[in-house]
Amino acid sequence: MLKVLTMCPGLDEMIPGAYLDCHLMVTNPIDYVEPLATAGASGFTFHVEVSKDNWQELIQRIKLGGMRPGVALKPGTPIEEVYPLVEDENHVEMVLVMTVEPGFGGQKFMPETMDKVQALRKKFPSLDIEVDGGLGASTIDMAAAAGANCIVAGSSVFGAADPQQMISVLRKSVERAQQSC
Ligand SMILES: O=C(CO)[C@@H](O)[C@H](O)COP(=O)(O)O
Repeated sequence: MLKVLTMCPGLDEMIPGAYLDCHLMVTNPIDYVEPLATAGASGFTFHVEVSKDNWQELIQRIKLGGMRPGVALKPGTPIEEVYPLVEDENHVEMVLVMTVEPGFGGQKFMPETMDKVQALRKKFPSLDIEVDGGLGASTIDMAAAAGANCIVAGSSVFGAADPQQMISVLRKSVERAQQSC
């Protein structure tokens, strides 16, 4: 059980122009919509597994808070569970396919999650599809080829001798994959 919560009001002013992509691995995401809007979050991503009964209200509140709604799913959750949230009139704007079990950085990328990215890309050609967990030089091509276009990378960037160069490797892989479709 994780119990780590940090809110930093005014973060958007401290890093002007940065897109603050907030992924909430919490049981009651609705409780954090207002605090994150106040803190200056740009995107608010909640988990489908805990939002089966209130995702429509959540999306509405996130948008009213001036943030971009996204939905995340764990490795064991079927991709079909997010389809209604992408197809709804008031829909999410990003799907985050977790490529490790949510919890901690430094875990091993799960290649079997790529089937979900592929299915999503085939069904929604212009959707933002994010992947998170174990992304680095040896795994990025798999994710990019499957159709991911937003990459969350922790260890590979922060552990690199040259973080900027690692970001460039990740970015170029996604650009190459996009050009070849
Ligand atoms: O926090 C999580 C998963 O909950 C991590 O997936 C990080 O978001 C990325 O870390 P690396 O896997 O890149 O070290």
